[in-house]
Amino acid sequence: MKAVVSLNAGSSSIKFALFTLDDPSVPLLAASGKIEKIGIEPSLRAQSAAGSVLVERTWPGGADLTHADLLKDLFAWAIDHLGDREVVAIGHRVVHGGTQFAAPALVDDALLAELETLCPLAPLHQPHNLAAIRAVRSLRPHLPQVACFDTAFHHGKPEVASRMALPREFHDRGVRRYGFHGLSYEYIAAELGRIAPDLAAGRVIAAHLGNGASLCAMANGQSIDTTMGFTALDGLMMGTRCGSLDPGVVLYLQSELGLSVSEVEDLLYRRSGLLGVSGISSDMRTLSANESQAAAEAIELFVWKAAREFGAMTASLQGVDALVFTAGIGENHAGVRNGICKRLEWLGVRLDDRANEANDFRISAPESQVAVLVIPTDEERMIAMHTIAALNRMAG
Ligand SMILES: Nc1ncnc2c1ncn2[C@@H]1O[C@H](COP(=O)(O)OP(=O)(O)O)[C@@H](O)[C@H]1O
Ligand SMILES: CC(=O)OP(=O)(O)O
Ligand SMILES: [Mg+2]
Repeated sequence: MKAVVSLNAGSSSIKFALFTLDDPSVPLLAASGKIEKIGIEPSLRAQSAAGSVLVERTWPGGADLTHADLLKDLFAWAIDHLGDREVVAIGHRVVHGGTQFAAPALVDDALLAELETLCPLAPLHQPHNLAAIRAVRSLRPHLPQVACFDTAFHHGKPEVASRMALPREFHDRGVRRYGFHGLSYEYIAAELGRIAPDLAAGRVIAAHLGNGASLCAMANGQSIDTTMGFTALDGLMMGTRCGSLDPGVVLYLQSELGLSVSEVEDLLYRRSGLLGVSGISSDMRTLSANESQAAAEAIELFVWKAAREFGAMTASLQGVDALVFTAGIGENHAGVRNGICKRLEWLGVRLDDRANEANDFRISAPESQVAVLVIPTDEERMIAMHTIAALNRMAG
């Protein structure tokens, strides 16, 4: 039976899914899983579509294992468990597509070389995305691979939301606001269109709150504005990333405190955010279970900055009809959703506490002037759909 595999190498996780193609217009999930807590203590869990556990393992003391190391172990396991399924293509989430890629693209040498040049713009992601592509190429050189870009969904946003207040020449050289988490937002826009078409046709702010976090202002399912910019550092506070920051801080760190460029990169991408402010962990679950003042302050700042950016996205949309929470924190953390929504009561947002605690689909109270929803994202399905479409285009 023909199948496609989706690989989604995030900053702290590798998510994967196998879809069978009896009916290629509706890929059927056969199995999925993830390696999470990469860089802390990696663990793997995969399950069949029916929910039975296929594998569960940890790498004790494996904080130093890279995405590439873990992929090697994952492939070794997967090859033994494919059964009669023939993988006809692999789709990858590739975080940065730059100015050039507004749609998924078939991987070849030229594409890989082009994407390599974007690694400095997404150091937590792009090298891992490309490592996954290369790892597959070395195992199966002729297997079609499709790169699906996080930036693509935002390509059509208005010019004013893409421009930075720098001299024009920099914009022309690609220094512009791209936006990320596009596969997630594309999925959310499609799901919302299916479940609540009236809301999808209106003004929606989707909040992808995972290890990386951003908001997307959507009008009629199209990206109008988003909190991430040139890189996935901008906007919200994240697991280890600072989010929006006075650029003067970067100058001061270098000129007065003597940090090198790579030390600044390490500080802003890997040592800031929830981890930096708490001094404890980048993981929201761990922080929520910790009773220290520092953990509480880190969560308070996460909520404060998120609510502030919701205000900005509301202005970009000139009002808002619905908020959608998604990704690890957005789908599961009632306390964070409550904290953000409390700070948005001036917009007429009111939560139904019981529905919020239960992670229900609609968590707003009946009197709320803004619908508040929780929709689990599925970047892997979006990758599979794009991959199948690319195969169909190839077949002509
Ligand atoms: N059940 C849960 N309750 C609270 N937070 C959770 C839960 N599950 C995951 N998270 C948080 O979600 C974040 C990871 O989100 P995820 O979308 O998986 O990240 P990424 O794909 O960017 O690696 C972590 O901070 C984790 O603690
Ligand atoms: C773009 C980005 O931040 O992705 P992730 O949330 O997977 O880290
Ligand atoms: Mg993610």
